[in-house]
Amino acid sequence: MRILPELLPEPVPFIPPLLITGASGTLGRAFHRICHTRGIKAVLLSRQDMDIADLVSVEQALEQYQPWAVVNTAGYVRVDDAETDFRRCYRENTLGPAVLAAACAHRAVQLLTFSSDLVFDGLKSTPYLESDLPRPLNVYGNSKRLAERDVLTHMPAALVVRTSAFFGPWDEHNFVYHALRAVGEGELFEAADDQRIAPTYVPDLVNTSLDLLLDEEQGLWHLANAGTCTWAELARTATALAGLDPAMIVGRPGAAFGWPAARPAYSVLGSEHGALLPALEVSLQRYLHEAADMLNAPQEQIAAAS
Ligand SMILES: NC(=O)C1=CN([C@@H]2O[C@H](COP(=O)(O)OP(=O)(O)OC[C@H]3O[C@@H](n4cnc5c(N)ncnc54)[C@H](OP(=O)(O)O)[C@@H]3O)[C@@H](O)[C@H]2O)C=CC1
Ligand SMILES: Cc1cn([C@H]2C[C@H](O)[C@@H](COP(=O)(O)OP(=O)(O)O[C@H]3O[C@@H](C)C(=O)[C@@H](O)[C@H]3O)O2)c(=O)[nH]c1=O
Repeated sequence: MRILPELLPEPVPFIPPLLITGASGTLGRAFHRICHTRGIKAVLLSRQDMDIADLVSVEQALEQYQPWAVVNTAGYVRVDDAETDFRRCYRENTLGPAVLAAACAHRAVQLLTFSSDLVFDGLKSTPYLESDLPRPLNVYGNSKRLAERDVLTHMPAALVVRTSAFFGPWDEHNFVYHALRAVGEGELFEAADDQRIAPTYVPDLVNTSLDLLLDEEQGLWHLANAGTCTWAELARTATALAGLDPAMIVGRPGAAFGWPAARPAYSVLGSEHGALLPALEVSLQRYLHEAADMLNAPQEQIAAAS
């Protein structure tokens, strides 16, 4: 039998995806979710799918998926543990991004990777800008500073976003959630009142980072919500907006907590590129709306869902 050419199925064109690392993490999952909402084809990779610190593993994944860009959200975020578990911290935070940068540069694939406000020493009293000199106080901050240097050496066209103090509506791994949860259950919540930060709402960070990537922006960018507060003020504002009693937040000096890693007294991120994220209070309102179900759910239900 002869098949007429017009009856043959049209060949489906290959659309290169965005590769996102950090499948089990807060930021990786948020990127995947928002890419889906925005209609951006994306593949979310776990450590088993691609170990970012292993060049062979990275090369295999790039060959398999042929992405147009890699969004690296993988990393080691346990700031206190990093003081002793430093080999692992440098592997995930410094070696990994450097390996990705070398491989992406070789294949002309765009790269977006994340750094932190903790690269700074906190001696300033006005927002840190991209051109300010990093001088970290702890191992985690140093692993990020070295990553920035190595990534931009291997790949000057990489996009490196410094950000800080996440709060997001899709999991409980953040300070705002813990403060609201404790106060909601009638417990006092202690928070540092001598460390000033610029908190970052994860959906805002993801949307703006994606816009910068699509615009092929390069180099260092600071992204955090507009507005500053101490951790205690953040907890009080969130508590008050949620209709709870802010007097349940007890401010204490950071030193009183006995954390192994030193934190800067001031690590507010500002930007030479202008303020790209909304005001903190606006995003806190959106957080409360978006996370309402999770905040009201019993603890066991949240553990099962996350
Ligand atoms: N959380 C925050 O407040 C802030 C975070 N950042 C930065 O943002 C990024 C994302 O943070 P966040 O989402 O909170 O982190 P999470 O700890 O939630 O997620 C980290 C992810 O990285 C993965 N990972 C670690 N090492 C490797 C590796 N070698 N290969 C592949 N995957 C690996 C982990 O996988 P596994 O489960 O297998 O370990 C996990 O999925 C990090 O770079 C962090 O430093 C910056 C400022 C603030
Ligand atoms: C749990 C808890 C924390 N804190 C303080 C400790 C710390 O300074 C801050 C947040 O605690 P964490 O240990 O979650 O975060 P910490 O490790 O300090 O913060 C950071 O995470 C890394 C990954 C980053 O890159 C930074 O931008 C930053 O947000 O709040 C309190 O004051 N009270 C509390 O009950």
